[in-house]
Amino acid sequence: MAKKARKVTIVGSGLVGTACAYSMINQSICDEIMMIDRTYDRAVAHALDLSHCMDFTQTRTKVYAGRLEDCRDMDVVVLTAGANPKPGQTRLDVLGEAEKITRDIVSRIVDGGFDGVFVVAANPVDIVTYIVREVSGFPRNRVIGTGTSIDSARLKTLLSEVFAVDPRSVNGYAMGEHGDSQFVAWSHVTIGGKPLLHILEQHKERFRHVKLDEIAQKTKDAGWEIFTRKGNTQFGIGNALAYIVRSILNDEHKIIAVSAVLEGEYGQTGVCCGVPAIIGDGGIEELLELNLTWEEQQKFAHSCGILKAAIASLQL
Ligand SMILES: NC(=O)C1=CN([C@@H]2O[C@H](COP(=O)(O)OP(=O)(O)OC[C@H]3O[C@@H](n4cnc5c(N)ncnc54)[C@H](O)[C@@H]3O)[C@@H](O)[C@H]2O)C=CC1
Ligand SMILES: CC(=O)C(=O)O
Repeated sequence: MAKKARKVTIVGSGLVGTACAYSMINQSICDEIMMIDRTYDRAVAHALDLSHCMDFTQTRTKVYAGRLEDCRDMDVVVLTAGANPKPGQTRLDVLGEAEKITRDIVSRIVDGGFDGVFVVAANPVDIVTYIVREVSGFPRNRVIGTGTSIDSARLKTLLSEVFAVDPRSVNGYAMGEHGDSQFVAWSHVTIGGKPLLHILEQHKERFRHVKLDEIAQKTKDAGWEIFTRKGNTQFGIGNALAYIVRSILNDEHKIIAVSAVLEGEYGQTGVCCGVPAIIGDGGIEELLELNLTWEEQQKFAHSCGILKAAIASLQL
């Protein structure tokens, strides 16, 4: 019986796009990957290089270069083409350039007949996700930003070191902007199913050195810590993208902190930001509305306010 090939396009064959492709190949996430770049030869070269992985992987993933107009049959388009902030800039500082690039790319992909799910990593990711939704006209479930998925992974890694447990035994989310106004929803962080705040209360002496504000700050600064040393981040986000795409293609219903268009959730509309959501073959199957504390609600509203101000500056 013929099986339908699972096809993914990656727009932007730079560090993030190629890390994502490499991760998907090694995890056998899809059958075909089409690499696209403004510099066509770069996409061709990476496609060739990646296709030589195949003798050493579990399954074959066909990798080739293509163009924006060729995305009609794709299940997922991953957007990594964008501008990187320079030292001293925030992610929001590259919005002008990101807006131009994103508008052009998305309109050409949609005009070419693409009707699948967009997964966005390009920064500032929450605003770029918003732009993709506006330009594509797709329903909100089919436009997903990586949001605070990477920040949540960074949080779990930090907590796993403090509490000497596997990061996958930690559950919890950084929420809001993938940027400086993000916050950790401490009221919903659990370790082995036990609320972190209860653990700290029960074992005051043992964990008196644990400072939640410092961990939240380190979570927020983790990207910059890498950036100042090597000028980019790629592997964590490459895996985050692959994880989201896998949950879509396999209809896994993983709960991931992604950037989603809010339509009344958490009292917010007209903005995209990081919230936990169930990801399946329809894209965002459901947004989870956590019962945040009053202080967390204030932080969420503050983060949305910053993103809304940036959205107001767009040409849309
Ligand atoms: N959301 C997140 O957590 C993260 C987001 N990023 C963002 O991902 C984006 C990509 O980062 P890198 O891969 O490190 O940058 P990069 O500069 O290595 O790659 C970007 C690629 O996009 C291509 N490109 C630019 N404009 C294009 C267009 N109009 N059409 C097709 N291709 C185009 C460039 O030629 C380049 O090959 C940046 O916006 C960066 O800030 C990076 C890391 C984490
Ligand atoms: C670059 C970026 O957004 C990050 O690694 O967090």
